[in-house]
Amino acid sequence: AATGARASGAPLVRGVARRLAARMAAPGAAGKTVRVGVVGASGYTGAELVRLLLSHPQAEIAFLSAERSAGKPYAEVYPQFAHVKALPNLVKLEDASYDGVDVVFACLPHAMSHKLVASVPARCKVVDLSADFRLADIPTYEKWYNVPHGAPELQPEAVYGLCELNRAKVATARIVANPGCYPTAAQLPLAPLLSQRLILKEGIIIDAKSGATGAGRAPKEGTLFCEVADGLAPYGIASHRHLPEIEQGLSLAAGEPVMCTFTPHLMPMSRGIEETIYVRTAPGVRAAQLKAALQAQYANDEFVAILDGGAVPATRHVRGSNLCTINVFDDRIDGQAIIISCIDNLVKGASGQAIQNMNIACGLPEHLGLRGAPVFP
Ligand SMILES: NC(=O)C1=CN([C@@H]2O[C@H](COP(=O)(O)OP(=O)(O)OC[C@H]3O[C@@H](n4cnc5c(N)ncnc54)[C@H](OP(=O)(O)O)[C@@H]3O)[C@@H](O)[C@H]2O)C=CC1
Ligand SMILES: CC(=O)N[C@@H](CCC(=O)OP(=O)(O)O)C(=O)O
Repeated sequence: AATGARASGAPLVRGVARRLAARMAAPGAAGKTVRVGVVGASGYTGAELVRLLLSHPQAEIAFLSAERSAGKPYAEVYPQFAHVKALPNLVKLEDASYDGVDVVFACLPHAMSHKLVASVPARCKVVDLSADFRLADIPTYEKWYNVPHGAPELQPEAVYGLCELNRAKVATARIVANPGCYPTAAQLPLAPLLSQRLILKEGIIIDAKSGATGAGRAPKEGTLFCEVADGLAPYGIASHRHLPEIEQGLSLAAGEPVMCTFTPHLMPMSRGIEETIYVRTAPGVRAAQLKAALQAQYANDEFVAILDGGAVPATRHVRGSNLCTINVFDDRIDGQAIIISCIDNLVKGASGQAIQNMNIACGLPEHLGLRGAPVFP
């Protein structure tokens, strides 16, 4: 049959066309391997990227960069990878080669990604895990981060990578601004409810708790054992830098400015974010209707789970996974509802969502490398 088909010429032409199309398609399409570089690989989000990429069937690590840890084998910095023989050693950023690299993950502290992204070859896609490209309005960024924006000319190109709600734009993006952890857990439930006018834009209160990995691996006083263990402390009260990011997303969804109250807390745990969100409902709307709207919104999204019945989202049930679990409850006070939203800050709140964004931007199935179940108990 093959010879007969060849004789007619058609399949041969189709084969050539397929090969040409594959060459022109996004990296990753048609089974091609995506080569990635991780800048800031010695930090917590970098290590989480490496962990997840190891089970990604179409990704290959091209380089891992670091600053203080440059020159070391990766398993010396992170012995949990001692069994993986093929990992490259950590190199200084200036010694990293972009040859053959399709995607760069930027895991640098805030205010350092602008310069990096501007220096990456234009043929590479970038997923930036810092906040440097998340705020579309440059004066807002400069006010909340208290630094000048280092690449204002690139800001209009950046797409906010909240995958489930911005998939179409991520698919064609070169620069993806990976959302913050608290804003991810807040926007996934709130944005659809605001855009459907099921909740009021006034009076939204987000009471959030995070594990200490949210603050990164670089040593600082606030994450010393004695500061975190055996207690719970609010911080950034009415002033946390995630407020403008949350309000940007909620305002876009509502079609009008939304302000909210957001209080993060540091919990004595390594990973996880739990948000208890108080909302005022539109007249006559009960929790069941909010829940039904979220179930419909995320019916085809495997990483957002609206829990059944009265199941309560908890950080221990998302630990190590790319899941966001949500449930909605009626308050005793009429016209109010309580939403609970949980993620792992290092996965859906950072590196998992970053890989999800890479998959979307490279035309790969969105779930690749991300189907690992949470680690519980
Ligand atoms: N941790 C979390 O849960 C989340 C973090 N983020 C954001 O992701 C980014 C990375 O966070 P995280 O991994 O936690 O941070 P870490 O502090 O754990 O890691 C920072 C990384 O940047 C490197 N680095 C620091 N300074 C320089 C420099 N001058 N030149 C080159 N490399 C440098 C560090 O290298 P070395 O240590 O070798 O000096 C390290 O690899 C941050 O912007 C953070 O806000 C986003 C969502 C969640
Ligand atoms: C516990 C803790 O310190 N958390 C960090 C947020 C981490 C995060 O996701 O935010 P970015 O990506 O914007 O850094 C904080 O409050 O600044």
